[in-house]
Amino acid sequence: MNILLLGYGKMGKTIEKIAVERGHTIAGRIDVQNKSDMDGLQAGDVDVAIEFSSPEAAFGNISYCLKRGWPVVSGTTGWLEHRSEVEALCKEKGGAFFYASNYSIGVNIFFRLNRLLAKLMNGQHYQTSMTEVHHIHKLDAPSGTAITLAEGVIAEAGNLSGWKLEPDGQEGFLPIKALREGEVPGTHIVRYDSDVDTIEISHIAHNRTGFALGAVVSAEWLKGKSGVFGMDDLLKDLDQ
Ligand SMILES: NC(=O)C1=CN([C@@H]2O[C@H](COP(=O)(O)OP(=O)(O)OC[C@H]3O[C@@H](n4cnc5c(N)ncnc54)[C@H](OP(=O)(O)O)[C@@H]3O)[C@@H](O)[C@H]2O)C=CC1
Ligand SMILES: O=C(O)C1=N[C@H](C(=O)O)C[C@H](O)C1
Repeated sequence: MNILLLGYGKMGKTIEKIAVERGHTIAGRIDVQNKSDMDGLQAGDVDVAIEFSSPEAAFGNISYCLKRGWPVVSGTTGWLEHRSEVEALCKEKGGAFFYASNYSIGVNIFFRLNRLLAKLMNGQHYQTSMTEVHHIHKLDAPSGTAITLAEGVIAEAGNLSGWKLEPDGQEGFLPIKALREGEVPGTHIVRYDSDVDTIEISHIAHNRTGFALGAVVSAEWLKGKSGVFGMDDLLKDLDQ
């Protein structure tokens, strides 16, 4: 496939390495400086765009791809207030859009474990809290992954009205602590505390390879499809 890399930072470069190893070619590497290069690409030059840019840029980038008729896989976090607009545009154009807050298979297993544990803990006397740790360059907080985990807990818990980023805690809301330390690729912890014990589950990424491989596999899977998709759609197919 010809893959357009929209965003050529830490993730764009890791995705390029894996895409080339899997036999794909790179149709373009776009960052802030050379955005206008996209206008010079013809429809047939791009089989799929993989978009890992910034919270401010994602909505414009994804919309541009859908208008050009390019299927797009996005992993950018911190822009989801525009998600319904993107999904509507995708449907209007008959295009293809794939989104995940986290493309690693390990994290997607962790999402399922998180929901299962939250279900078991429903009605038990524990205080639930979450912590995410990322590198100091990260622009958004809490992480997209932490928001997905929080949504999973809230859906199963029954007694939580939403989540709040610490220190703005509020009774009845799941507190999320976002720490920024060195070059940490991504750590997520969900914790249940009582007077007598603590139950904790965590996912610790050792590098960005899992995220990047998941994005490339998603791009391969998306080719030839139209609609709005996420990791559950991909994993359902892979499980069979
Ligand atoms: N879903 C997932 O599995 C994962 C998601 N992410 C998310 O992906 C995003 C990118 O992460 P990361 O690669 O670490 O970030 P980086 O800051 O390393 O890279 C971002 C890249 O996007 C470019 N960019 C910024 N604005 C635009 C624009 N308007 N058009 C095109 N390119 C632009 C930057 O260009 P320049 O350098 O010129 O500023 C840079 O090359 C983040 O939102 C992060 O949270 C990260 C890992 C996994
Ligand atoms: O910015 C990052 O680095 C990461 N962002 C994603 C997120 O916000 O959840 C995924 C991963 O944790 C790395």
